[in-house]
Amino acid sequence: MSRLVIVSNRVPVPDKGGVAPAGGLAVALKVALEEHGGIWMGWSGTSSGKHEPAPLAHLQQGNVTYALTDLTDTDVEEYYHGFANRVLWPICHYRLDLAEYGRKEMAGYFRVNRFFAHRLAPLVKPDDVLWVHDYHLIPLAAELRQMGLKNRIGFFLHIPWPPADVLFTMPVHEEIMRGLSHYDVVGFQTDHDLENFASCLRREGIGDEIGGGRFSAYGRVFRGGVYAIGIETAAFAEFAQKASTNSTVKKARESIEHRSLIIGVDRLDYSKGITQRIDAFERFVLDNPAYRGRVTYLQITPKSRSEVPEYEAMQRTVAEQAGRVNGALGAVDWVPIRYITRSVGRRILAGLYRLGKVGLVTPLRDGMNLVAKEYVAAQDPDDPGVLVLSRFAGAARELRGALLVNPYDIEGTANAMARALSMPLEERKERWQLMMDHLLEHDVSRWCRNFLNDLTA
Ligand SMILES: O=P(O)(O)OC[C@H]1O[C@H](O[C@H]2O[C@H](CO)[C@@H](O)[C@H](O)[C@H]2O)[C@H](O)[C@@H](O)[C@@H]1O
Ligand SMILES: O=c1ccn([C@@H]2O[C@H](COP(=O)(O)OP(=O)(O)O)[C@@H](O)[C@H]2O)c(=O)[nH]1
Repeated sequence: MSRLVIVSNRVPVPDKGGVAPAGGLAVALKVALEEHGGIWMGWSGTSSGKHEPAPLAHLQQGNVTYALTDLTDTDVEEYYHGFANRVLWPICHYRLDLAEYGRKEMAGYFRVNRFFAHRLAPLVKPDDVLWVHDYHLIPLAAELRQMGLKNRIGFFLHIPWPPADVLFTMPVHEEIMRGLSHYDVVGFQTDHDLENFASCLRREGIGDEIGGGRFSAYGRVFRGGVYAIGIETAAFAEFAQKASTNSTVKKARESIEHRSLIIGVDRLDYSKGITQRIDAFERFVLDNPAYRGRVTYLQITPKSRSEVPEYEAMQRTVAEQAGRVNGALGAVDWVPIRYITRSVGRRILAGLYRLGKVGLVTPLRDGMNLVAKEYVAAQDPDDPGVLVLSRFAGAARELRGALLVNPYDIEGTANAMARALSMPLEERKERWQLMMDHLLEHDVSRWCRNFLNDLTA
């Protein structure tokens, strides 16, 4: 294959020691990049204030070049906090009520995409293959095409694609769909997302499937496919096994004592269903008094997108709720919920997942949810925990051994917690094996290969 050029809003920039931060996506794409040689371009995460951003910063790691650009304060506000995270994110997560439309933000989104295109184009050679990631950069291919680029360009959406009636509430939905038609391959996490996308094209009379996984729309033909993202399953399982000697994991194990651990790990995001989950945990304890003092619920929730008002408000809501439940249920020798808003390193996380008798992953809507897959990969094969998983996470389409729940149904989720904690070993092993076999086969390298094969076919 020719040289690979990856573009994403966030770039896992290698640290000073030259090691890219761990993370399934980063690892898989880095391997693909190293195999073919290439460029990873994106936002540096830094603002240049009011000034025009300095030229791209280049960071060379073997045959991979990281090309990073700053954005101005206005760009960050309008493109990232504004249109990407206050319009596209809520709409794609079915939250019409939270979408905040503003002409300024919409214009900023398209302007920053044009800016990315202008910075990227001079780096691209005619036979390079481009792979663009996620909702921040949908119009990028259209901008590059306008500049005359004829390269193969693929797009992968990490978040859900909503049904037509939801998408069409967005004033610029037409431009967004037109933007996607400029790619050669458009990839989604699940068959539901692809179906929704196809029905959006049909409903507007814009286009349709023409067979062989191809779509015709706006006078262009492109492939639309399902590529469920995986994790580095084998490596993650090994981290988890080795983590038992890690001092933080040891301390956690000792502090839990004789109690069963329920674990939840999510960015602080309204899509993750954290408030409903705490309600369900409270319901579970009230309905199952035998578990009072015998269970600890650890919720690790790093703050995220704090400049966006809905996220800032949520920080307060969840902290208050966890405090209220602890106050109401706790005892002098028992704190039911341990709530942490700092980010935890992946190796420690692997060890903590393994301590969890129950992994609670109950988003209201989620593109995939890698935490669900990591929880399974981290389990002890001889004594695996049980995954309680929202049916509205992309991962639910694959992880058939999980206890599937509707996160809006508080009692149902509470019942699933009770069932998970009392599940016999044989059933736990059976369910776990089913999921682990799937995850080992469908890991992140396979995801990467499948997408790139279709893009270069
Ligand atoms: O970059 P941030 O604004 O800090 O947000 C973090 C990432 O969140 C989203 O992750 C999604 O991708 C995961 C991997 O495919 C998937 O499992 C999950 O369901 C999605 O929510 C977002 O899509 C990324 O672009 C962000 O970088
Ligand atoms: O304290 C934390 C919390 C989360 N994660 C990682 O963040 C990712 C979250 O991905 P997911 O797909 O579950 O959700 P997203 O945040 O991308 O919407 C997973 O790989 C987690 O291991 C982490 O490294 N430290």
